[in-house]
Amino acid sequence: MLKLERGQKLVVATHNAGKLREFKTLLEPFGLELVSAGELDLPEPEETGLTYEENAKIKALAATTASGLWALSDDSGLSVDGLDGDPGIYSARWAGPDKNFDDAMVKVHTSLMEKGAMAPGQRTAAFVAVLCLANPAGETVCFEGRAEGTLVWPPRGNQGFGYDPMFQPKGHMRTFGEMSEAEKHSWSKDKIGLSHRSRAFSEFVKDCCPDD
Ligand SMILES: O=P(O)(O)OP(=O)(O)OP(=O)(O)OC[C@H]1O[C@@H](n2cnc3c(O)ncnc32)[C@H](O)[C@@H]1O
Ligand SMILES: [Mg+2]
Repeated sequence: MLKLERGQKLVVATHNAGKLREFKTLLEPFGLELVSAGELDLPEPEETGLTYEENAKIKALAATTASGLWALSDDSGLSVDGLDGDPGIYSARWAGPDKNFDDAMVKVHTSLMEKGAMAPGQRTAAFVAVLCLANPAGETVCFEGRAEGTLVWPPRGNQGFGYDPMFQPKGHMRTFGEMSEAEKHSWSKDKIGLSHRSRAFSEFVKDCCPDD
């Protein structure tokens, strides 16, 4: 098992500002020195994998190879039941190369309408995140987290990032876009979190983070 040490320098292997912000919050209590792939100007690898885990490994290994530091990556996405699991691993590029997340959310909504999936029960979805920790020797370990929920339309809230404004987690009346980061994670060492990322993070912490 790969284990980080207190004070160790770790690359957060993402070029997504929203994820980076969340990782900084989640990792803060563990006394690690964090640097992002963007700050180190690391190249963004091509995500050629066919699963979240394959892509998470590609990103973590690319960052550790380019920097010589341990790296933590995240591959994630939104899997919509009424769209047979799409956009899934293609969530970042689903709407097209020059499109933003407003366009991507519209595409999810219109695709569901075309399929006639309008009732709340037909609009179930899950966010999935796979984290991968890699060391410079090329060893890797991955952790998966899922958050179940329903898609709402129109989108609500301007917090979070990506598809957050259209995702209402199960058992809640507000979307991730209407929640603060702390609520979206609802994470503590003794309690399972709410978001996919914080749920994967719990497993990562148990196995890989320094005890405090
Ligand atoms: O690969 P990196 O550099 O980490 O950044 P990315 O944005 O390309 O990330 P992914 O390849 O993992 O694609 C996942 C997409 O799913 C979206 N997504 C993932 N987690 C999310 C979350 O917590 N809230 C909203 N959208 C999320 C996100 O915006 C991404 O565009
Ligand atoms: Mg990506």
